[in-house]
Amino acid sequence: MSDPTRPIRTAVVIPAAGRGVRLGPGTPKALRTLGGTPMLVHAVRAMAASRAVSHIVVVAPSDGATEVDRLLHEYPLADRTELVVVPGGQTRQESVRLGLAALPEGIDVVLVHDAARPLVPVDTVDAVIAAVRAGAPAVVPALPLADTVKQVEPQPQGTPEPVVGTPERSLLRAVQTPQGFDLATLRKAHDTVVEGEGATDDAGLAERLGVPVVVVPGHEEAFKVTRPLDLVLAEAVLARRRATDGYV
Ligand SMILES: Nc1ccn([C@@H]2O[C@H](COP(=O)(O)OP(=O)(O)OP(=O)(O)O)[C@@H](O)[C@H]2O)c(=O)n1
Ligand SMILES: C[C@](O)(CO)[C@H](O)COP(=O)(O)O
Repeated sequence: MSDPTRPIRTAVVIPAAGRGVRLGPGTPKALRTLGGTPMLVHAVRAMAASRAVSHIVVVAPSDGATEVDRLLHEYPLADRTELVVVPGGQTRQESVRLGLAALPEGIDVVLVHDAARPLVPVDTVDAVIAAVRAGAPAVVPALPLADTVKQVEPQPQGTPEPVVGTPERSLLRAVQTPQGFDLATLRKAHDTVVEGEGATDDAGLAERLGVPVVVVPGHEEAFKVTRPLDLVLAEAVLARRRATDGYV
């Protein structure tokens, strides 16, 4: 029988094993610097800033886990947070699954957070954790869209794509990370849904099992560094924080 007096334990898996092809050639994306500090270090600090987080598993490029481990130990965290680094996989889904396998016993709530979203504010992290702790099995932070969205019929490159519809924008949300889950729910989703079924986020795997997913407000600064212009924005946000908030 579970002990209702045992504190809820929350861990984070940070997939950081991607190459960053859309950012262009160079160092793997998570290790590129923002304001002189690797993007991954910003992401780890963003998670460790939540007092609820006791464990962090970083999923590193499979050929670079030892170097990533060494690098992260150059940037110590508060004593309350344990950090481990494991090698990742060929896809984000595989990397997250490998991260989940490395969690210690006794974790109740897990967040999955892209290393590529290094500037998510701690209030967003805490809002996701609070919603899971309040009983939601799957929680995503998200924002309304600023652009109108068209559904198209894909064509070979160079051929204009016919529009087949315009979804009602007020019903759409752009989803961010960290996404939060009851650990048993996320493990089951990763064990059940096979790779290649089109889920581009962890909540998408849970949805395929019929698990209800709820949205909490995301944050503009939780954007994903995907293309070169995102790096320009990230540098600007970081510079503003350093000038006004004493952010390191
Ligand atoms: N095999 C992979 C692929 C992606 N990721 C991680 O998943 C997050 C979100 O992925 P994305 O931003 O798409 O990163 P990349 O896959 O690196 O980008 P690209 O598609 O441009 O190569 C990133 O933190 C990335 O490191 C991962 O851990 N393992
Ligand atoms: C998980 C995610 O960041 C939510 O928006 C996104 O789906 C990752 O997608 P990508 O194709 O790996 O960039």
